[in-house]
Amino acid sequence: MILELDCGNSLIKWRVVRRHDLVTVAGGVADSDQALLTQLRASGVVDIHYCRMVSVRSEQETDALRVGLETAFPVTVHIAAPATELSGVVNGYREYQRLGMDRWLALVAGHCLAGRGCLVLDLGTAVTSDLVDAAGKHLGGYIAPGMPLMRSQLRTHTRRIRYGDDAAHEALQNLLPGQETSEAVERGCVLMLRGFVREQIDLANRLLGDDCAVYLTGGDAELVKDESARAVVLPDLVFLGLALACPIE
Ligand SMILES: Nc1ncnc2c1ncn2[C@@H]1O[C@H](COP(=O)(O)OP(=O)(O)O)[C@@H](O)[C@H]1O
Ligand SMILES: CC(C)(COP(=O)(O)O)[C@@H](O)C(=O)NCCC(=O)O
Ligand SMILES: [K+]
Repeated sequence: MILELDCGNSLIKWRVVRRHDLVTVAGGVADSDQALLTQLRASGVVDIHYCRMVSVRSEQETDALRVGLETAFPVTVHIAAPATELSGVVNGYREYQRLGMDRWLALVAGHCLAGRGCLVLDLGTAVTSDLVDAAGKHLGGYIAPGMPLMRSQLRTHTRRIRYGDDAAHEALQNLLPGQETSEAVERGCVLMLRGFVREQIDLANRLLGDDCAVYLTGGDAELVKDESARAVVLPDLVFLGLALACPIE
């Protein structure tokens, strides 16, 4: 079995895949290292032979998680490292090490899947957009606040925007003009995301041609998928890139 981990700024996504056919046998989403270890133990998965991880957290946090995993399971954790080139895709950052590793893995996987130009949008804590041309040249991308950041900024920097998680969830049944604070904020933020996605697709059409692939990933991808009939939601895109970056030796 292979244990794969994607540590974002909000959540740790994990899954266990079979070594011979990469079929997923267990998986989950954890909001802390401790919750992750508890979930892994509860999953009952044994015989983990290989572990690979991507993290956008600080070196200290990433290392603490690596140690936690290596203490709990008899494995070495392989951590995806920045690169100038991977699977025929060339990193477009002036300083390649500064490109977020989750972005890098998702855009490499996107290009491999598409076999042509592609736009990769990752909607998590931040929303990121990356453009790759047909030849595998990463043109660069954009970073904007995602739902969790927009929401918390509005809550922390105003006096009267206050509502709970249940109200937030209820508010997204539709996107009509909000008639209470939770609806107004939640729907407003989703419309911001959708506008961003539309802009990115327009830009990708101009820079990559309108036959380019459009891939959506990240926890909030479903909120924007109706923006384009061409957009494909691929929840596992970062994991696909992780397998390319850290193949089993
Ligand atoms: N099972 C889930 N548990 C918690 N949050 C989820 C889940 N599925 C989707 N989400 C949403 O995903 C977002 C976080 O996305 P994610 O891609 O995990 O972010 P990051 O990579 O920055 O940690 C949150 O806004 C949350 O609303
Ligand atoms: C942009 C990000 C914060 C996105 O993180 P996420 O929303 O997936 O948690 C992350 O990819 C990151 O820290 N990037 C480094 C800066 C950059 O890519 O330029
Ligand atoms: K993201």
